[in-house]
Amino acid sequence: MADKIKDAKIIFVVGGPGSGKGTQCEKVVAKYGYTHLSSGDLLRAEVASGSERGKTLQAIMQKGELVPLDTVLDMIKDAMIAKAGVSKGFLIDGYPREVKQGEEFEKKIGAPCLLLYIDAKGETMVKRLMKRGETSGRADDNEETIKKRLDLYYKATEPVITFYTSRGIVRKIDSELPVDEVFGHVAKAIDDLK
Ligand SMILES: Nc1nc2c(ncn2[C@@H]2O[C@H](COP(=O)(O)OP(=O)(O)OP(=O)(O)O)[C@@H](O)[C@H]2O)c(=O)[nH]1
Ligand SMILES: O=c1ccn([C@@H]2O[C@H](COP(=O)(O)OP(=O)(O)O)[C@@H](O)[C@H]2O)c(=O)[nH]1
Ligand SMILES: [Mg+2]
Repeated sequence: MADKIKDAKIIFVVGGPGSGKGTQCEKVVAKYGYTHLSSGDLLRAEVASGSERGKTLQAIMQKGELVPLDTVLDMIKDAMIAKAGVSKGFLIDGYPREVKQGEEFEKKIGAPCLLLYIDAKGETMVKRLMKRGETSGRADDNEETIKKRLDLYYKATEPVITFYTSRGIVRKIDSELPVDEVFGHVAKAIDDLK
């Protein structure tokens, strides 16, 4: 499996809850045809399936806590295998959430060539998520859980950015700008890979 995806680019997309990761990934898919894998979406699909495992996951996500590392990694790995050989690039959205997750991913799958750090202010993220919560139907888009997700982001996920910065693959993207301007910077970072 590691063989088959060897030539595909792996891009981690990291940023706080509501920073705009999913929004930017959709635009990358449209322009570059990369495969978009959102760890949160994969988990929500498992919840929606109604499986026993999904019930356990739902309880964790509703509290804004982190699902065990192996569960998420297995899901990402399966989704990547399904596309191995046909995808020239993978956007791994919302992952890694903590340094250990990144290390395990590299052991089992491969190394990222780029980390897109989608950066918005805390108050901006809260505002966007409260707005999204009006229509998203996401059980975690409520004030209490948003606060927990944000706290956990600063505590567990920001160190991920420091870790990969020392490797020289981080591109920080200001996502306070309008969506299309943000995408201009995202596209530049991807074009610079070639
Ligand atoms: N003004 C503005 N709004 C944005 C931008 N990017 C995303 N949004 C809005 O912010 C909300 C959250 O965006 P998402 O792309 O879902 O954010 P995310 O980072 O994937 O969030 P999680 O799935 O919660 O991690 C959405 O309702 C978007 O419409 C942006 O660049 N500017
Ligand atoms: O690698 C992951 C990705 C997501 N989650 C869980 O899924 C939720 C939603 O994640 P998503 O990336 O969709 O949204 P965010 O929290 O970034 O707004 C998180 O709060 C976590 O409970 C997790 O545990 N591990
Ligand atoms: Mg998202």
